[in-house]
Amino acid sequence: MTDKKLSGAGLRGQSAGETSLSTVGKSGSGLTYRGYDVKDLAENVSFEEVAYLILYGELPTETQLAAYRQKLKGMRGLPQALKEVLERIPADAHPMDVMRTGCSMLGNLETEKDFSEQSEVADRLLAAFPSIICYWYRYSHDGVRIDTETHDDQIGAHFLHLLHGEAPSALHARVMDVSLILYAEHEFNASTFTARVCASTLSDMHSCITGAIGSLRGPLHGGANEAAMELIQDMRDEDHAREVLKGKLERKEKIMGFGHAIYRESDPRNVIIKEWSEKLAQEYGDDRLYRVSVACEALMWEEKKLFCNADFFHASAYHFMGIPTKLFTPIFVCSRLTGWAAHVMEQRANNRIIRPSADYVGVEPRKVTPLSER
Ligand SMILES: CC(=O)SCCNC(=O)CCNC(=O)[C@H](O)C(C)(C)COP(=O)(O)OP(=O)(O)OC[C@H]1O[C@@H](n2cnc3c(N)ncnc32)[C@H](O)[C@@H]1OP(=O)(O)O
Ligand SMILES: O=C([O-])CC(=O)C(=O)O
Repeated sequence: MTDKKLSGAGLRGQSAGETSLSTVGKSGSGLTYRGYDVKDLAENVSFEEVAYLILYGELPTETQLAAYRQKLKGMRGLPQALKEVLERIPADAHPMDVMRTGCSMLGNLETEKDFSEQSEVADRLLAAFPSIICYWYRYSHDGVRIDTETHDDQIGAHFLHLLHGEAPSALHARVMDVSLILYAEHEFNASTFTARVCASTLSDMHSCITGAIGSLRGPLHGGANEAAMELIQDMRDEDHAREVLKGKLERKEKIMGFGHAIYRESDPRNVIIKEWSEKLAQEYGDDRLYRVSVACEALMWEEKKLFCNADFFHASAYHFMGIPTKLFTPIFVCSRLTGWAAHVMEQRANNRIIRPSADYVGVEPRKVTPLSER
């Protein structure tokens, strides 16, 4: 492990509370959800099992999983008032703004009246988020009012079905499932911390999640998968990729999809999504985006010892599945909702309002000069 000073700006290296939900970089590069390695989960279970694990504490039994899937399937419909709001949002709006508004509007229509309703609210959001983004997208871009209820058992397949108007292939359904697993939870990252700060005031679940969506939107966090796609899409080949990146590094520009606030050597999610991106590239029949991504990865390590985070190979993987770039970060929302909601519940269970102090660096105490003399 490279030795790096973690203290200082951005609260880096400081513990801001306890969690039993996940560990990030504990053994240098690992990621666990409630004790399970993310690699083990991505290989052996479905996203609905991971959501259940994160929200309810344990992996479900077969009966519990069947009941949970049935329950979520029954919660995919959207209220008419929400559909009307979504229909009024223009096609050139940022889809993360659509998610934020959709979540907030649902909070008006299905308000969490008591914390005893928190699990129901979380499940409802989990079921409704793909419907919200796809309803808006298909209406604003194709002029179609879609039926948001499909028979797909899995949320990832359901999302692709709503987006493309047909059930996805087994490969695409599997990759979406893995992707949702990889994005589900990540300790005290910026958006989760936003949710916890909001929860610490004893606010409602929709407010916590709406705030978290706003934090995830930025290119230094979830927005990096879209920014990574914009970076690679015009790279003609490996040589061109290296040339583009070298230029950016010389100009001291940030390369989106690289680096991490906690991991120092690698992001354990990268190797998993990278493998799936390679499989998708073969199926797609044009592996340019995969090859330039591999070239970027090598050059960034060579030049800066910076590694791909979870977002980088997600860009090519999503693209190979026909997902428009601007919908990349909303997919992250559909998954991370599980982590956010579980953190809200954990905060509520042992709450004290989050209110740190600041070191004052402003002017010395002084007297007000009357307005006429200023
Ligand atoms: C799912 C996720 O949210 S993963 C993160 C997604 N975000 C991105 O991909 C955006 C690009 N990456 C970054 O901006 C950063 O790496 C962050 C925001 C993720 C982490 O930020 P920090 O914790 O401040 O990074 P860190 O302290 O490791 O940075 C060390 C140095 O590497 C540089 N660096 C870090 N990441 C990058 C990058 N992607 N491109 C170029 N230089 C970088 C920093 O500028 C810093 O240089 P300096 O010391 O000369 O100022
Ligand atoms: O932990 C972080 O800072 C960012 C991240 O990778 C995530 O939220 O998945």
